[in-house]
Amino acid sequence: MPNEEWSLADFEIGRFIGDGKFGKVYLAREKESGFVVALKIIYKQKLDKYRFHAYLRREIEIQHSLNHPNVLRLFAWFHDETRIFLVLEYAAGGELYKLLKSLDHFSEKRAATYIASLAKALAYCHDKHVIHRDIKPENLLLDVMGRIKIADFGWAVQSNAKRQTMCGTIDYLAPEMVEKREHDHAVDNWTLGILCYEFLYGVPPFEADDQYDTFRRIIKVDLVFPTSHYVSSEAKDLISHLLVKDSSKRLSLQKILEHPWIVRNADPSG
Ligand SMILES: COc1ccc(C(=O)Nc2ccccc2)cc1NC(=O)CCSCc1cnc2[nH]ccc2c1
Repeated sequence: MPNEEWSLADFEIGRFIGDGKFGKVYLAREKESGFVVALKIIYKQKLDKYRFHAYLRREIEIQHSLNHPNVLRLFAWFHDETRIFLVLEYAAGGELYKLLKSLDHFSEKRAATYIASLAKALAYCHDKHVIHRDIKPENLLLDVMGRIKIADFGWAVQSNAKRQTMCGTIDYLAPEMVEKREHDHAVDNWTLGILCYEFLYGVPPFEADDQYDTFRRIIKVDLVFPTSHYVSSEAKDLISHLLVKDSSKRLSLQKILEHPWIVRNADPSG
């Protein structure tokens, strides 16, 4: 009877590649095929509150059904008496925000390609009634071809001091979130606007010295385009149609993909 279940014995564990709140992530190679994956090890006693088990089970079911080139894959999972193992796709290009920091800002072609890929990935997830994809730069990875992947670090990942604003940053929150009003997946459209601005300028649009100033700038939609370097008016037009306070007036994912700046600049191969 072929063994359906994976186990730790099927993998050679490689170097440590990341830290999560519930456990660590290692490079791993499946022995039979030589296929390289990211193996996330979650300690059961860390999921002490029962509901995390239910939450993780539901999330695994959802993730298992997702199969899109710009969404990091969850291939399989298994457990032993003390740990749960998630067999995840390995994105060999690493973390997007490290690339953004090293380049200071992205070209319009690179930024438009990432935004188009994210819009397609979000449209796919919304079709499958999956929302709350946390699409801030920390959750975005690149594969070996440079394609962007929503890595969805699952539950509140422990953010180490990779970015001074990273832990608990509110830069990406839409006004309805910051004002604690009800929200739907139009928040993702707002976040795409934040990301598009940050890709082109290297910093998020409402960044301020302290959180309260950021909060005020978000609810006021205090959008200013720096003149430090050239950015096309089409790019600014797209951003201005996403960073709109009334969530019903934000450009839809479909309209983003039809926007002239995207059509002219995004690489169709993603
Ligand atoms: C689909 O993805 C996930 C699905 C579920 C969970 C999760 O932990 N769920 C959870 C846990 C406990 C309680 C409830 C829910 C996490 C992820 N995804 C990641 O953790 C991404 C980084 S690990 C992979 C990876 C790949 N490729 C890389 N290249 C460089 C670094 C790197 C890192």
